[in-house]
Amino acid sequence: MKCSKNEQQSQNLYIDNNLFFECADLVLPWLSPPEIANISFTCKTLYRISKTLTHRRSLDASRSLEKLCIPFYNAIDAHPYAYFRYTPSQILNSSSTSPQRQSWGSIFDSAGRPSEQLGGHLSVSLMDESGESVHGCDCSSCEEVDDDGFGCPCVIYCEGLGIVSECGPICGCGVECGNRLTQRGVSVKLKIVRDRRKGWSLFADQLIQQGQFVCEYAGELLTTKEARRRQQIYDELASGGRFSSALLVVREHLPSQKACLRMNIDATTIGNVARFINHSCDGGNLSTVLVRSSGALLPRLCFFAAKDIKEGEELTFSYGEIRLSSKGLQCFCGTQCCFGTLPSETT
Ligand SMILES: C[S@@+](CC[C@H](N)C(=O)[O-])C[C@H]1O[C@@H](n2cnc3c(N)ncnc32)[C@H](O)[C@@H]1O
Repeated sequence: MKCSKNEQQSQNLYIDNNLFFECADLVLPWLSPPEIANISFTCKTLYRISKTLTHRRSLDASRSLEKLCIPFYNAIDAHPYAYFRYTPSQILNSSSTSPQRQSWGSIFDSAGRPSEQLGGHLSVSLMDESGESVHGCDCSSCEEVDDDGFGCPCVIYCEGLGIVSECGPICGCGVECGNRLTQRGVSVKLKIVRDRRKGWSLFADQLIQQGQFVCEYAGELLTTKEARRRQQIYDELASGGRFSSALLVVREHLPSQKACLRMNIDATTIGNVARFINHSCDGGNLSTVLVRSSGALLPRLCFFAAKDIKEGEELTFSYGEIRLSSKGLQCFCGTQCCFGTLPSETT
């Protein structure tokens, strides 16, 4: 059957339009909010696609990298979401050559490169004294406990701290192993709500029971030199207002109280949902635990519920010791014991 010239033209237009939509759908998710705003002015179609994309970003901060969506709610101003690149687990300092962009479902591997598969752990090859490779557990089921009360050797449980060690990259068990609780990402419902004074804040969107795992503090692992360099920049930006950094220094102490491990985790531009947890002078409702996985190079900082947390309650923890410094930002935690100033880390 022959088409008329008009029919042919409208068919071509239809194909072009479809192609246009498909391309826009592929390209736009890689753009930053200012770039999207610019593009949306060019034509009605791009305006519509940009609006849909903005809405999609506001529905899930994790960009589909967590099992549950983590939506943004803002009744305060015109920002529908906070823009940052999402990583479900810690990654090495991404150098300036690393991509500054991220689309839906694309993640960074443990070395900060974009990857299609989950990055997981920065692992090491362990040797015993005779130079033999050390393997992790080889349990048929890591949750089973034998008659003497012994179970998987990877599990170390500390009174008051909960699980501090899990199966890891050198173990025979798979990712579904029950002793990898903190490695599977966020498994409780959370939401991110804009507060007039504290900025974005993380809230429970369901009842979270005392001891339940909430999330890891994921971000870029920095050398101390790099952490100091960035902190200086962040402090300057914060003094101008309207800037929130999320660089956390974690110190693990020996019983002698001398620091033996220091980790600098920066979630400011690449991080996960934990970057929205605000400070509370009373210690908040989350406790932090350094969780080790067999064969993993470094522990991971994990948040557990320190008490039962109600649906709709803000999740908070203490950022550290309060030092009275002129640099300190004003604290709005609203607790009775509020010191008035946020703890400022001397990186
Ligand atoms: C890790 S971020 C937390 C998320 C942050 N509110 C945001 O909008 O991205 C840390 C920053 O949040 C703000 N913040 C955290 N706790 C606060 C508090 N109790 N009072 C005032 N501001 C707070 C400060 O700007 C701080 O530098």
